[in-house]
Amino acid sequence: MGEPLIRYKDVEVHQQDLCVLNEVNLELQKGEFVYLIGKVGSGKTSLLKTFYGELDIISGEAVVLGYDMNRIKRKHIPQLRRKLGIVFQDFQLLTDRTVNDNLAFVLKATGWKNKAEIKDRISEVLMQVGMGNKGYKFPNELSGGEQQRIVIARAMLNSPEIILADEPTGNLDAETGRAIVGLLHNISRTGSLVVMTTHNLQLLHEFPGQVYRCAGHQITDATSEYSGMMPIVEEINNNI
Ligand SMILES: Nc1ncnc2c1ncn2[C@@H]1O[C@H](COP(=O)(O)OP(=O)(O)OP(=O)(O)O)[C@@H](O)[C@H]1O
Repeated sequence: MGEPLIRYKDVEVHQQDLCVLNEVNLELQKGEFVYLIGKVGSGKTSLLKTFYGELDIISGEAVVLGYDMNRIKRKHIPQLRRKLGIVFQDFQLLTDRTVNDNLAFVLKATGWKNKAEIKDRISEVLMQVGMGNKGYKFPNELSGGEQQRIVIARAMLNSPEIILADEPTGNLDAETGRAIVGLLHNISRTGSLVVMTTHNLQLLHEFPGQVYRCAGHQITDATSEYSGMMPIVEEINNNI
C-alpha cells in the first residue's frame, strides 16, 4: 500500500471550546470508500471539515495529500481544496446560472482558460453522473437527486484524489439516495478516496466500505460490524 492520502495520528478536533473528537487515528488510502457514522452531533462533519482546512487541528499529526494540516498556511488552503471534491450542503449550485455555467465557473476559477477544453470537460463529467443532457438546465429545473448528481459532477471536475461528501443522501428519497451512493462508490473504484457521512446504515451493506464510528469523542473502526450484515429484506425472508 502506498502513502495514505489522509493520515491522522492522535488528532484532537474542536468546535470553539468544545472538544468534539480526540485521539483520532486514521489512515485512508487511494480507492477506499469510507463511511463516517455516528449520532447527531458526534463529530462527523467537524472531522470532514478538518480535511479541507475549514476547521483547525488543535493537536496531533494530520496530513492530507501531503499537506501538514497543523502548519498549513491560509494561502495554501485553496491549493489543497483544488485537489479535493467537496459535496456539502454549504456548497450549493448557483441558482442564477445553468448547470454548464455552474461547472464552467469552477473550472475558470481553478485556472482553466481554453473554451473547448472547458466544454469537453463539462460534457465528460456530466456523462459520468448520467446527466449528459441537463447542462442547459437551471438548478431549480432539476429534481433534488439530479441536483446532487450535478454537485458530484462539479466535485469531479478537477479529477480530485479525494471526494468528501457530508450526508449526500440527506434530502433524497431512499432510491435516489442509493443511486447517489452507487455513483460515489463507482468513483472510488476509479481510484479516488471517497469519504462520506451518513445516518443510513442500510447503505453500508449495499455499498461496502470502511466504516468509522464517531461516539463519545472517539472514532473507532467499525468495519467488521457491517461487513457480514444482511439486507433487512433477506433477513426477514430467511426468518420465515
Ligand atoms: N460552527 C459551530 N460552532 C460551535 N459548535 C459547533 C459548530 N458546528 C458544530 N458544533 C458542535 O460540534 C459538535 C459536533 O458537531 P458535528 O456537526 O461535527 O456533528 P455531526 O456528527 O456531523 O452531526 P450531524 O449528524 O447532525 O450532522 C456538536 O456538539 C455541535 O453542536
